[in-house]
Amino acid sequence: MAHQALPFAITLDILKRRLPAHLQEPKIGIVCGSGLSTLASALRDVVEVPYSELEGFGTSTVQGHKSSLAFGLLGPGNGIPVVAMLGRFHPYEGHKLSTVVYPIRVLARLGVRNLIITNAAGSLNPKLPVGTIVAIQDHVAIPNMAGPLNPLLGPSLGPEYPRFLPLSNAHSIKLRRLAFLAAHKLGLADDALAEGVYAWVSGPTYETPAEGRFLRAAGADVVGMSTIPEVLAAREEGLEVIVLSLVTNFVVIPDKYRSIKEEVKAELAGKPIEQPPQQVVSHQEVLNVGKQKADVMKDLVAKIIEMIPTD
Ligand SMILES: O=P(O)(O)O[C@H]1O[C@H](CO)[C@@H](O)[C@H]1O
Ligand code: HPA
Repeated sequence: MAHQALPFAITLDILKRRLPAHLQEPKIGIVCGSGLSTLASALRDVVEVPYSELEGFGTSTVQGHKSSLAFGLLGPGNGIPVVAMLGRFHPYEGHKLSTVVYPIRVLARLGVRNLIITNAAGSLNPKLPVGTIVAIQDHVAIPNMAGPLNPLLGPSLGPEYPRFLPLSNAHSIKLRRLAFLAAHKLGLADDALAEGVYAWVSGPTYETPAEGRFLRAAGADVVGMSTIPEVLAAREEGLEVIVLSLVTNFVVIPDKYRSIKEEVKAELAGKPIEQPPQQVVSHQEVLNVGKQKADVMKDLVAKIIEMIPTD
């Protein structure tokens, strides 16, 4: 889909007809990661619009991702209008990058100015155990660096869009400050919300131990297969962005490789070495942790939203 062909007018018109007036101009957006669609249960007056009704949207095919936009209100009083993406698109599903980021561009056109992106991620850092939420301070986009997988490739959307987007300020300090203040207000333990660097890989394979070691050496703390295309499009649209990664598993990086050569030699010498079980990651494990921690993530996201100044 070339930029010029993006059907914004049609999508926005459908939404306008589907939504009551008080939900038509959300100022804050949420992207729900794997197993985290229940974040939308913090909203009231909810209207869900399935992606299948929305021109330009794909369908999320990944277990743990719904395929709809949820519009609703959050917080005291009249509430703040919010839109949540229940389900995202990953390039590994076969979606074009322009489709992956299309919902973000639609959110921007609805009036969203602050975007809270969540995801499930594997930990590369022993100090970030399963269950930790990580406020992402920076990222390494391996597919951008290694090949043409940047969603901003191609003709510019218009003269108001910068051709060369700076990313040294990609992850909003303002929103990260609010996240830590929100965690404090909620009484979360100090280690419940940490800081770290996200590595974006294309997936859908999980990392080999050597790849995990490589990413760790490159300065990454967590790794996942999403989010960064959304961050880039959101920044190009001028949004403030915070990424919250839920650590759902450790990337398997043994201190040293098991030597099969030594094991066979020991076996032949009549002194078999005990063979440790081989560890592997599974999406089910990822979803289970998402389910266990969904409430903490929901409370944190809701508190951050309540603290974002309304203008
Ligand atoms: O990043 P989200 O969409 O939360 O999902 C993460 O979980 C899936 C792998 O288990 C991958 O899609 C990875 O990116
Ligand atoms: N690697 C990549 N993506 C992920 C992982 C992982 O270990 N866990 C959840 N998403």
